[in-house]
Amino acid sequence: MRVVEEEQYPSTPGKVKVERAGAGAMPMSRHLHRCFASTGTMFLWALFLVAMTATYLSVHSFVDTSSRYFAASWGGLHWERQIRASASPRRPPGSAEGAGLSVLVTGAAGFVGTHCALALRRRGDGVVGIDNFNSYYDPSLKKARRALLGSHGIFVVEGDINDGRLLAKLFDVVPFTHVLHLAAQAGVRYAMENPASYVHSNIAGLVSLLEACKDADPQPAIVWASSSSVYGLNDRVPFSEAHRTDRPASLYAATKKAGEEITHTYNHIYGLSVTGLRFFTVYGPWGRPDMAYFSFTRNILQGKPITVYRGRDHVDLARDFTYIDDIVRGCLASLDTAGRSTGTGGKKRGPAPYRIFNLGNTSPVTVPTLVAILERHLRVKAKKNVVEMPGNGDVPYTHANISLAREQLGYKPTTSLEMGLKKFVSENKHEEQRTRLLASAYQGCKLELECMMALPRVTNLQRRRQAEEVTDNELDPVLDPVDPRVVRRQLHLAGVDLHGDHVATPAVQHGHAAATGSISHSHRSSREGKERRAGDEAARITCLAANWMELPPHPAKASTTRSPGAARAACVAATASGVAEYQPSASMRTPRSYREKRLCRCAQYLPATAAAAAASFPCGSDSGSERFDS
Ligand SMILES: O=C(O)[C@H]1O[C@H](OP(=O)(O)OP(=O)(O)OC[C@H]2O[C@@H](n3ccc(=O)[nH]c3=O)[C@H](O)[C@@H]2O)[C@H](O)[C@@H](O)[C@H]1O
Repeated sequence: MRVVEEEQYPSTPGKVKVERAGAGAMPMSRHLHRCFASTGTMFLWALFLVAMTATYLSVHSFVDTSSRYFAASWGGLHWERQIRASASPRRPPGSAEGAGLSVLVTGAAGFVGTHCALALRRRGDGVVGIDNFNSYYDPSLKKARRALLGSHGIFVVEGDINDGRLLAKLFDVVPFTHVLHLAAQAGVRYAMENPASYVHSNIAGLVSLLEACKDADPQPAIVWASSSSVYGLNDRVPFSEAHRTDRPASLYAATKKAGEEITHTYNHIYGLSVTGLRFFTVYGPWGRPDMAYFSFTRNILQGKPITVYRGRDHVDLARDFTYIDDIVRGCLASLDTAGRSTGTGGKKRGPAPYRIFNLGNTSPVTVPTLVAILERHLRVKAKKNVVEMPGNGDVPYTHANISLAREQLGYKPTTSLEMGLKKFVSENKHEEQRTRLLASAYQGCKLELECMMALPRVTNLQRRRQAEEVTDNELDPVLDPVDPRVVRRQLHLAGVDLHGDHVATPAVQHGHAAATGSISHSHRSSREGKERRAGDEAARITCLAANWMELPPHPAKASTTRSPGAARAACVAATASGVAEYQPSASMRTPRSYREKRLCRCAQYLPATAAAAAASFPCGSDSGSERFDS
């Protein structure tokens, strides 16, 4: 019996039992069969496979992470120059308002961030933005906002505040005087769907930013966005900063409240100057599509029903809706009065200010009244579904007491919901079209540029292939940083015609018209003022491509360059379209053709030229409005 067992199962798991010599010897295949059939061996094989898979995955993720690390879209001399140019205050020396601030605005492509960055720039402060362009809502809106900021000479870094290396680098390049921290995972109800994103942005991201600020030398003063939601279940009205905030009703509110405690810690230990602003339901042009006033407007215009929540006992919900311009004034006043951080290199040298303010409108309006105002301005009746407020983190009402902000910041809201929604509605009519135009212009611009970079190479390769000097392998995208086949496919998908050596999209033709001074082309081609302005904006951005595409093919023809107006247009447009993205590409670093060299030179001198050009560009970068006034 023992002999049979020994024959069937090897005594040491994983080892094939040594074949006994003699008559009973079996063929090798049978041994193998036995070996694999034994339970112990199977177990070991399974372990081996799991170990191999784990090794593969960890190596893969390492490669993935490190390739992301190496492919980081920031860094380099050109990038640093752009950051410095954008961060430099432009107030005339000796001006009454002082030397000007240098502000890092986090969440700069967000709603409040965009408005604040523009307002700072308009009064001559230096501004650098950072935004991760996440997809909580349509990122093309964020890209359109970035294009708008770019057209005002504001550079926005694409990056996450959780990236400590990036933040350290930014503080290394620029001694920011202030940080306006607006990057956050917003939205009260979404916290039930994606709680982790709130922890990632509002807690981990905040700590990462504070770490960078406390290490910076000099330390900046920090102004950041808390929220009215921290009042949670507080039922004393109006909400005052002295009221309880220890009963949040949503995870969003809890993370904002945690932010207040966390910033206090950094103020206490490291001497960081901190001002927390409790925003009350901010609304206005370029707003967030997830918010009620915005989604209601969209649905009403599209004839779709809207859901109106109602509180317990049929009581209407109410909010202290606050117009964006009022909030911007509150933010700027907070920056101006922030007081210095006292620490250096992570060491506190003395006490620093720690402040918290309500920024509200002081006149709550019910949600049904909000809908009625929208109906009036839109001249469309809403299809309303009134439902009981689900237990989703909403609070029944908010109402700000702003005495403290009035006293210390001179904060005084001036816009009623009626007035604010009127402005929003008139802007919004053209917003979607404008966003679409800007986004497509931006895309078009990128495509044009990529294509232009690729074309000489495509033509050359085509010529050589015809002469059978070259194989398909030479078109390998791994070898070619700007793979012509990819560009062509992209262009084809985007419906762009590729005529030999020349690309002609309607957008580029439009941009070309603007670049060569015949801006009236865009005026003629549109029906009414706002559309025209949106067209001009698109033209302004796409003329970069047009202008560059028209670069003389040979230095001998360099004398036939365009008018100074066209050059200015190209510079403004180039800044707007985030040319920095092209900087890290290998072909930009090692230019091969004359055109590529020209491109490099353009990119190199762009920030300074664009800054100068922005002031004089006729399409009005300094029109005093965040809208596209020409
Ligand atoms: O001040 C804040 O701290 C927050 O303000 C904002 O939150 P809220 O005040 O909840 O604004 P918002 O979503 O516009 O809902 C408004 C009203 O419409 C009701 N509402 C909403 C959606 C809907 O479909 N129906 C509805 O009745 C809803 O029940 C509510 O009564 C910011 O989003 C948030 O990021 C944070 O900054």
